[in-house]
Amino acid sequence: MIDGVIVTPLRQIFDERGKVMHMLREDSPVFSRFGEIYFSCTHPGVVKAWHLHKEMTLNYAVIYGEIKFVLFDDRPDSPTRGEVQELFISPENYMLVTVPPMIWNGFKCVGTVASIVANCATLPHHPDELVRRSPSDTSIPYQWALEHR
Ligand SMILES: Cc1cn([C@H]2C[C@H](O)[C@@H](COP(=O)(O)OP(=O)(O)O[C@H]3O[C@H](C)C(=O)[C@H](O)[C@H]3O)O2)c(=O)[nH]c1=O
Repeated sequence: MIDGVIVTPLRQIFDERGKVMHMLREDSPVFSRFGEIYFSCTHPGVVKAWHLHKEMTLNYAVIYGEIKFVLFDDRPDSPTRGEVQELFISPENYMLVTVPPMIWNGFKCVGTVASIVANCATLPHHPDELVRRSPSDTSIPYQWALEHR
């Protein structure tokens, strides 16, 4: 587990009408502040990577479909520098993933349906706060392609 990344199992409350999916409350230990909530919708097989937020903490929950969420720690002073972490997140494995700033991250929509990632971020989106690299950037030791074995 990359230092500072927090995984919080989330509750879903089912009844005969449907369900309620928890995400984030102000009394949660991982809540710091509210900036913006947005929903990133992704077609099956698409990779959205790499992103690094310089100041924003992410709070991800996948409310529909499934993603493979990948994190890479390149922070010079981190005890987990060089580590890659993979998480499979979906309503079937429902969790909140809190990612502090300065960690490379990205995700792939896996499975056969689109995915919806909700991000309850600590800051409003600002293009200058985000650094982008190509999914095939070789400075990050990770291959997105499906490996058949
Ligand atoms: C998030 C956002 C984006 N945009 C614009 C910027 C681009 O022209 C377009 C697509 O944005 P982006 O390429 O950043 O979308 P994703 O790759 O889905 O990534 C976004 O959703 C994932 C989950 C992240 O965590 C990213 O931080 C967030 O940027 O929407 C806005 O105008 N306002 C916004 O709040």
